[in-house]
Amino acid sequence: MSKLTTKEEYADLLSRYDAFLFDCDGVLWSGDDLIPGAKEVLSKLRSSGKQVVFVTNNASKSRRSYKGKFDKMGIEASESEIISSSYAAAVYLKDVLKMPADRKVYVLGMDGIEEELNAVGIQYCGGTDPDDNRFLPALDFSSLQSEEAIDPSVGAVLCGFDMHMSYIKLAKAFKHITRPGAEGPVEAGKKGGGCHFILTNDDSTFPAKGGPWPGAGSLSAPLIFASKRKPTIVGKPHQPMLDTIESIYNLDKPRTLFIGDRLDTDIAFANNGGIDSLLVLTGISTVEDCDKQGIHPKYVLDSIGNLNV
Ligand SMILES: O=C(O)[C@H](O)[C@H](O)COP(=O)(O)O
Ligand SMILES: [Mg+2]
Repeated sequence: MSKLTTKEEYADLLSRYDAFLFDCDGVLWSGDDLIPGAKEVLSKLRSSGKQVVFVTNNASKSRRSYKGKFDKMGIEASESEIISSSYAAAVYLKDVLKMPADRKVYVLGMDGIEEELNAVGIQYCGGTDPDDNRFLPALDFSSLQSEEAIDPSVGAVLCGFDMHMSYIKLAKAFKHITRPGAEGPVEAGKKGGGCHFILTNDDSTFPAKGGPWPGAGSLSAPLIFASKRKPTIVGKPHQPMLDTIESIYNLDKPRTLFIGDRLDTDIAFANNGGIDSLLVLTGISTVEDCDKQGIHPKYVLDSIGNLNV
């Protein structure tokens, strides 16, 4: 692990790689505050003919709405260069799990997940539905007894970052993934039985202004604790996210660099995937965390803004 500190080291790094995979939160921005120099480095990479891909565990937005954020930040990005965990989860349900067209996904999350499920033609319920985001009278479970409330056509629960977590959503998701036969196959033309349990990502905290804040992993924890089920996790550092990227981009791994702010997602993802990694110190992890967590990047840098050489 080497800390990069000189202009020569920065220039050498940029010449070593042809593809730069960027994490977003904590690397390009913190919430809606751009990291100083990030925009300039990205345009410099592009003008030098480098490939740029954005890989974010943030499931709060779809790729389309992420493109809107990039545009607002003045950063060039095409929708196809943005691989969000909401997109990767929708692709996983569609192409890997082959979700039957007549089965629904129950969503613990926001419109980013809903938009990506829509984009691949998968039906969903829950999520931002006002009926699932209301207060329940204390210990009154009467509205959760019907098939309208706990829809047996649900064949998967998908949990991601959700700033409107509610007991109703937790209770409905819990019922879906613990019903009789829930760990069995999800079949077309049937109701009940198998129900997949998937997380977009399991980041414990979220790097934004005034942060850290509870992240997606802290929002799915109550469901895992209550159900005792082990979910499939799509986002970094887990394999489905790498599979999604590799299905789109033919990466020359020795010439690819992953840049992230979090050891247990970004750097672990790169290390698992056989890709060199660069930890920036503008987000969640610190240099001291590397030994504490036993996760070591190839390089450490204060900020991607340093690469403005
Ligand atoms: O809690 C979350 O969802 C994550 O902290 C957030 O999405 C991280 O996004 P990333 O750093 O992967 O862009
Ligand atoms: Mg990050």
